[in-house]
Amino acid sequence: MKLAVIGVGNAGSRIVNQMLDIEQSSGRNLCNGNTLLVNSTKPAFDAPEHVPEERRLTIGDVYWEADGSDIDGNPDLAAEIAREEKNDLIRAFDLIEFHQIHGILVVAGLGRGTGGGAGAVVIEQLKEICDDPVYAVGVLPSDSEGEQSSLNAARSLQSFVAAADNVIAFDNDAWEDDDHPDDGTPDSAVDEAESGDDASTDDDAPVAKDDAAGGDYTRMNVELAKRLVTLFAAGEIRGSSGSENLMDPSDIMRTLDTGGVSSIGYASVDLPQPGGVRSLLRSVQDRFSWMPEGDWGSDPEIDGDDGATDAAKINNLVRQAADSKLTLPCEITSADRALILLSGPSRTLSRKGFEGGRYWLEQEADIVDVMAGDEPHDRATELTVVILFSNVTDVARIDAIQERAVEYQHSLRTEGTPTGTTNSQ
Ligand SMILES: Nc1nc2c(ncn2[C@@H]2O[C@H](COP(=O)(O)OP(=O)(O)OP(=O)(O)O)[C@@H](O)[C@H]2O)c(=O)[nH]1
Repeated sequence: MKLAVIGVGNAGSRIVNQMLDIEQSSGRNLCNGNTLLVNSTKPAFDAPEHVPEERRLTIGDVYWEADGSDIDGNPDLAAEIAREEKNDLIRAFDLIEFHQIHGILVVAGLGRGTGGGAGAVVIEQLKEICDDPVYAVGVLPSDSEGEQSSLNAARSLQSFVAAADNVIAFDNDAWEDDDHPDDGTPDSAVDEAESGDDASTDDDAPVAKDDAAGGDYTRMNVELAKRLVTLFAAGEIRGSSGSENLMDPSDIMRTLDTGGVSSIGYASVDLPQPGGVRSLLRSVQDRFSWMPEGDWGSDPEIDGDDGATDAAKINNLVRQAADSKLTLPCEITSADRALILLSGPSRTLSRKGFEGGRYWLEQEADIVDVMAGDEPHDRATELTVVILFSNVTDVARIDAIQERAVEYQHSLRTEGTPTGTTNSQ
C-alpha cells in the first residue's frame, strides 16, 4: 500500500521520521517521498532526519510574534490557529502526489496541544480535498502526565475518531513500563523462551529512557513505526517476488473501513542464516539492490523443507502476535474485523500454517471477518506476523482516560482551578 504520511506536533513528527527511517532500512517504499510535518515548534528528532525542510510547515508564527504566547498544551488554541492558517495547510498539501497513493496517515500525540488540536484540523481539511481514506495514529498519554493530558486526549481522540476513517491507537502508558518486563508478555512467549525457541514479541525488551528531546520515547517510536511500516508497506518491498496470497491494499482498506479505534499486534522469529559462499553471494546481492534475486540451490537448513515445522511455526507466530502487547491493549474479541499479515522469505511462507493461524484467530477472537495476506521478502532474516484489530470497543485504557477527564472537568467546574499538570515534550 502507498500512503502519504503526515506528522503533526512533536510526537507525530518524531514517529513519522522514525517510520521513514525504517522504510529506508527495510527496503520498503511506503510513501515515495509523500511526507509532511506540521508543527508549532521545531521538534527534536531521535533518528536521522528524513523529511526535507520544504516539507515542514510551522504554524502559529504570527501569534508568537504578536503576543509571545505559544500553544503549550492547548488543543483549542492549536485548532484555532490551524483553521486560521488553513491556506498554508492546503498549500502544503499540494506537495503530496495524490495520484501515487491509496490513502493518508496522520500521526499525532493526543495529550497536549498541537498534535490533538491541529491534527484534527489537518484530518478535516484532507477529507475536504481528497477522496482517499484518511487514517490517523493517535498516541495516548501516560497516566503520569496528569489530568489535563487525559482531558486533552479524551477530547482529541473523539475529534480524531469523528474526522478520520480509522484511528490506530498507541498507549504510551502500556509501553513506557520498563519496571515490569513481564507485563504484556504472553505466556506462550515465556514458554518459548524457556524452551529455547528464539521467537520474540519485542515487548519483553525494556523501553529505553535516555535524554530529553524525544529520547525517552525512542524505543516506543521504533516499536510503533516498525508495526506501521510492516503493516501498511506490505508488498512494497523492492525486488520481492509474487505470491498468490499477496497482501492487497484493498484488504487493508476494507479492514479499516469499520471506523473507530484500532490496535496492532506483532511477533517475529529469527530464521537460521546461510553460511559460506551462499552467505557471501547474498551479502553482495544485498549491497547491490539492482541484482536479481539469486537462486543458489536449496539449503534445507534455511529453506524450510520441513512443511510441518513451518506450518507449526507460523501457526504459533499468529497466536503470539494476537497475545502480544498490542499498540493499544484491548479485548480482541471486541474487534469488528482483523487482518493478518505474514512477512518472510517465500520458501518459509507455509499456506497451511497461515490458514491454521487464521482459523485459530477466528475462533479465539470470535471475529467472522478475518482477512489475511502475505509479503514474500526473500532477503528477510526473520518471519513476522502483524495483526490489525479494527474497531476495538472494549479498551480499559480509553475508559480510564475518559473517566479521569470527566472527573477533572467536574473539578474545574466546581473549583474553577486546574488541578492537573501538563508536561512539555
Ligand atoms: N510515543 C511517543 N509519544 C510522545 C512523543 N513525544 C510526545 N509524546 C506524547 O504525545 C503527547 C503530545 O506531546 P507533543 O507531541 O510533544 O505535544 P504537541 O502535540 O507538539 O503539542 P504542544 O507541545 O502543545 O505544542 C504527550 O502528551 C506524550 O504523551 C514521542 O516521541 N513518542
